Amino acid sequence: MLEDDDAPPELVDVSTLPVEQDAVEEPAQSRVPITIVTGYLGAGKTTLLNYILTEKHGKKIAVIMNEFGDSTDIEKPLTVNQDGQEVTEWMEVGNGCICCSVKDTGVMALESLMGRRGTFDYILLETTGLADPGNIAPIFWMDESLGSSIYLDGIVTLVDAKNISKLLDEPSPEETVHDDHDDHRHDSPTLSMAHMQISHADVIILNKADLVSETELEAVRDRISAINGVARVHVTDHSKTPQIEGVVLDLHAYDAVDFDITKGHSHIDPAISTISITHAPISSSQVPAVDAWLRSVLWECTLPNSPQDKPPRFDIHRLKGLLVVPDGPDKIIQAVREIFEIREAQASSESRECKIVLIGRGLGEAEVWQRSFDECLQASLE
Ligand SMILES: Nc1nc2c(ncn2[C@@H]2O[C@H](COP(=O)(O)OP(=O)(O)OP(=O)(O)O)[C@@H](O)[C@H]2O)c(=O)[nH]1
Ligand SMILES: [Zn+2]
Repeated sequence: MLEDDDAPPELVDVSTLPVEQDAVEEPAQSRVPITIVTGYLGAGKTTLLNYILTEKHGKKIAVIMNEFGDSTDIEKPLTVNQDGQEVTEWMEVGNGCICCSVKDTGVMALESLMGRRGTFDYILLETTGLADPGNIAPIFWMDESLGSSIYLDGIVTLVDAKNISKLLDEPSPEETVHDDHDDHRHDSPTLSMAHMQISHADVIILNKADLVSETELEAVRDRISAINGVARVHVTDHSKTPQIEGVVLDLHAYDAVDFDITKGHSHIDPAISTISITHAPISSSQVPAVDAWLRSVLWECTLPNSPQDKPPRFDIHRLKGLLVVPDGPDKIIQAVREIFEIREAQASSESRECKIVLIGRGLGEAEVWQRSFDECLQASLE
């Protein structure tokens, strides 16, 4: 078939379609979205949550606060907001950081929350200022029962415009480029938590703009885009985003394919950067080659066909991709650390090329990545 954007969609005679069986699985639409709100201590997370809860948006939002406490078994407030009326209940999330607790008690807490479905249609989770969102995000893909009732809508990171530069400049205690791949990597702090929270963000709220000059604000903005070139950045005072839907809620960051990379500034932050690679549309028979390339890069931290003399030592925090596949459904790639998935795109993309964006540490030059990717796809044809 010729590739033609203007070709009319093929008409299907609905009378000949098989009648759909009663789905055993719950339909995707009935899953409840969760937005994770992260950001360093005092960046304005609670201020944002309060702002959202008092604004009109027609949603009933369950809020889970995971304030960092040092006493054992503190109870956590759960607030459901409906028509400006708040009902606060108490919910136990367990002690310690959310990344650990979500895996055990936190999963149970979310499950018990889901037992009261219908009382809310959105979940907002505020992590502690010290939590690494890279540990939280994949839970919603990995935990089957949770994943069938909740989907991750996006990660929103609050940044304190006044303090962020200092936080990013803090020397990392350890200088190895990539450490072991266990699920407690945050225990060996190779990077500042501020880097982690920015690199995993789908949206960055650059808050406390009132405390800095225009020039300082621009410098911070550049720095942030250098670390994460794909996240949308909104500048705010007291976390007051221009709107809520599409900015904080309903981001669809893990099922959408639109991403623009902020150009330039690629070497401002020495620790983490964003690079992107592109490729002409591929055939569906080449998708396994992409899968193999991703496994090598994300699981083995090995770039296929990289220069023998100086293979890059890297660590990828976040990766998104779109594969344009003319002879099959387009594919979306989503990865957080080593967890990744290649999924069918909901709709065929307007894009005419495949694109992969990587955010991580020690990535080096984009050309090396581009070459590696090209060579793997080329080899898959031979
Ligand atoms: N000047 C100024 N102060 C702000 C702004 N946003 C929040 N604050 C203040 O900063 C303090 C911390 O805000 P929170 O919303 O509690 O921050 P947080 O991220 O929830 O903090 P933790 O939960 O302790 O990590 C509060 O006193 C807020 O009133 C802002 O844009 N400008
Ligand atoms: Zn932990």
